[in-house]
Amino acid sequence: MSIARGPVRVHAPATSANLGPGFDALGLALTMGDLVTAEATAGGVEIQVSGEGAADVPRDESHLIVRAMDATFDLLGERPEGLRLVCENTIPHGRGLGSSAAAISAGIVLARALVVGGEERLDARTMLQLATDLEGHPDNVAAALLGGLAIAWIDGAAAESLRLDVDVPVTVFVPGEAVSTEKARGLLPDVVPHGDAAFNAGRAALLVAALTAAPERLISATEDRLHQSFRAQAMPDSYRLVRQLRVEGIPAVISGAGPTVLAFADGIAGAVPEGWWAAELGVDPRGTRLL
Ligand SMILES: Nc1ncnc2c1ncn2[C@@H]1O[C@H](COP(=O)(O)OP(=O)(O)O)[C@@H](O)[C@H]1O
Ligand SMILES: N[C@@H](CCOP(=O)(O)O)C(=O)O
Repeated sequence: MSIARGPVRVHAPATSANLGPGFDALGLALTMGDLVTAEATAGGVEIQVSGEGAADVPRDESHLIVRAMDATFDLLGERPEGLRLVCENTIPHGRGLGSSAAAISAGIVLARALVVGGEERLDARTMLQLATDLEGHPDNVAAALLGGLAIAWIDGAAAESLRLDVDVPVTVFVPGEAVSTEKARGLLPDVVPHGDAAFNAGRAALLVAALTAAPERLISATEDRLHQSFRAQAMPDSYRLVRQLRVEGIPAVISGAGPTVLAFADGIAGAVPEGWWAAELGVDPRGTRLL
């Protein structure tokens, strides 16, 4: 085995996890994404970043894409002396649109492409495991890696996923302020009532049917009792917008750990609150891909 010099370049999509009732279990890849180019060098780590996060992300080995690449090189037993990365970011950070999942997926796919023979040795399942170990939950990374709608679960310690094709209009309403996923996860209770768990089990099953075959069920299918209300205190305006849209009959949820609001509808982006931005998106069917 050896290292290819590159450059290699990937597109990694934004994702929306949970989709209401599918906490840590459902993820949808979206038609917005980051471009990352990587090249093997003679030594050191050099990182250029433009767009989202450019003012904040580190430029050393602690950069999330470099961490994901390092973990992948470890697994493959081969690594370049040095690395040059060019990151063109459009996914906003800490908004619930899977920026960290995209960074991790991009890093894994780039590192696999730089190791000669890496593509034969690192299959989709191993990449999902690696990505889940880094992200901490499988829903966004499954969708980011494979595209489409991901149903993801943990079997023992093993991350698993099933990919489905869906075609549904999506509008995202993105607030100016970030809320980290770590903080939003810290607001969740350790234990929930049996009735609430049963409520979500039925809605999550219905949501898969609604997204694939019965869109008229989306309003019931996007109800949730496991995470959104607990997180409302950290994102009251987002929670209010979700309720307002739902009263109008529009299936709306908190995207991922928030604070972005996702609605399964188009033609509503004009209703954006002041200081927020909105975008009409579709579903990315391809996932993280080499260009
Ligand atoms: N493209 C990227 N490059 C480097 N670090 C990133 C990138 N995307 C995300 N991160 C890291 O992940 C953090 C955001 O992750 P998280 O709180 O899970 O929010 P999100 O919902 O956007 O995934 C950022 O603050 C940054 O530390
Ligand atoms: N299931 C996770 C999803 C987090 O998604 P992100 O896009 O906010 O990182 C959760 O709800 O914590």
